[in-house]
Amino acid sequence: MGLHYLNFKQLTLIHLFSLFFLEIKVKNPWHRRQIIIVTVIIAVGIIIMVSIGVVQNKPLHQKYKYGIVLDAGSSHTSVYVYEWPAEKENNTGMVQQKHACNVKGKGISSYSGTPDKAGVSLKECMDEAKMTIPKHRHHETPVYLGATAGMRLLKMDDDTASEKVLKSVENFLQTYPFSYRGARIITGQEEGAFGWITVNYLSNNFRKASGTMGALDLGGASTQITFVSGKKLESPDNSINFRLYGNDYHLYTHSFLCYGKDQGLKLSIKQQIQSKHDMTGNITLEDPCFNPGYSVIKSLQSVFDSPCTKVNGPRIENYFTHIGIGNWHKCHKAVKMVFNNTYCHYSRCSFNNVFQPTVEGRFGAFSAYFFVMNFLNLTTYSLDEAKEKMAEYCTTNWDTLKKNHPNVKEKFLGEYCFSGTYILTLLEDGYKFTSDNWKNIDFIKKIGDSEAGWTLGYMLNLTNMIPAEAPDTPLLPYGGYVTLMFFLSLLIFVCFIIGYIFFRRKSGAAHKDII
Ligand SMILES: O=c1[nH]cnc2c1ncn2[C@@H]1O[C@H](COP(=O)(O)OP(=O)(O)O)[C@@H](O)[C@H]1O
Ligand SMILES: [Ca+2]
Repeated sequence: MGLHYLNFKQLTLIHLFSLFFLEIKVKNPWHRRQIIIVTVIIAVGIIIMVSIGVVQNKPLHQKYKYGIVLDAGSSHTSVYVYEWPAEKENNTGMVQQKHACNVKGKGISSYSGTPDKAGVSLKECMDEAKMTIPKHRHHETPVYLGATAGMRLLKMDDDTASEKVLKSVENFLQTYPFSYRGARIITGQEEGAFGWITVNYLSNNFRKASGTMGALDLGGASTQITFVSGKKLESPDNSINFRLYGNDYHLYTHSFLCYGKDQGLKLSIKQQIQSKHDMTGNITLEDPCFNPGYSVIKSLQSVFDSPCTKVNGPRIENYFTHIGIGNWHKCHKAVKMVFNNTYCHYSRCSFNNVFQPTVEGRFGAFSAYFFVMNFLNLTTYSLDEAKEKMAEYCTTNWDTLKKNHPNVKEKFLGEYCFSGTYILTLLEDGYKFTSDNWKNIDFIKKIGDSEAGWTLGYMLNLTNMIPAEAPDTPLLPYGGYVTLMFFLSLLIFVCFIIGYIFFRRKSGAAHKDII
């Protein structure tokens, strides 16, 4: 039908052109020159018309905007610089990480005794951010600092100290030419929800029919699980609703304070010490989660100094010898003890009487999940294979490990047997992942160039870059528009050529007839 119609239209055009040219030729002896002039004028007209159309609709020269978010974690602070094209800030997937910087030293909560030094510790990374962003954009670049579980714990322990630390970083950040937008402790809910927004924004899931993916974040002091659940949520604390790009999302989220991997280790050591020792006299802890040959003298205070492990009574001044015996099965048993599965007041729980529906769909597991699983080469294995590999890793001699990994920080290296076991136990015995749905977990660090974490989602939310309703988009993308214009003008031009050829033949015949 279409082809038939086009042919008919072409023929009609050709017929009209031929009549027009024929008339010129018959009536005017200067026909050849006139035909050429008319053709050239029409061709030039088309070119000018197309050029104006293209130039008029061309997107203006890309201008970029920037934003800075500081992730003040329990173990360290990272500074992220994000960048996005100015005219497209409400489109999904447009904001990208431009630069990241790890602040030297520990997290800001470690400055509780010397709060004045917390701010200036950020200097190197903030100077880098200043260099990364073009000067004329500085004044309009927002800066946010969000502190997570390390500061939540400090606040519980010493409210004044946490306020002083926040004031110190606030005063310091205000010395920069950016637009300072606050430094605060974010809630566990926010940490979980913004991590979920980040991974789904970066994966472009908000505009796809394929659905969203859940977010698993393992920090040092807390851990978060967030996913869309079709089930009725039995506890309001675990429910968050969003309307993004015209779709409603009902999220389940929970943040477990004290269940990040550093606090988890303290819980496990405390549990093991208390089950075998009365805390007086010399303590030797034979820990199955540390490699054979590992032997380090540690202060009891380093274990009991946190609100997660605090015990009533006199200050603990003793030391203990932490010895590794490298036995994965015993380690697994010991780690399970830190998750309380004995009672649940809801229809279903993860652990510690926290409501959680069955996990659904795919999950992105980032932060320490990735660091640990990547180091142990476990990111592509099944749950059972991962357990076997862990058993092998845990029995490896400490000296052999150090020799094989001379560039890995000893603290991390010594803890990987515990950390790997902790992750498998948290996912299986805590969140109730099974051998079947284990493959739905992707251990990820970045999506594209941007790191997975709560910071991007936090900024997108505070700068209103995720609209509730889908923004209107042009019918055709710019590239498609230019291509269409090009082919249409080519078609018109070809019609003229065909018309001309047709006319020449016809007029030749007419000329003969006249003779
Ligand atoms: O290279 C690594 N290997 C193992 N663990 C790492 C590595 N880099 C960072 N981590 C761990 O990742 C975790 C990051 O936690 P973060 O500082 O974000 O705490 P939070 O989110 O609980 O406040 C810490 O436990 C830190 O030790
Ligand atoms: Ca974190």
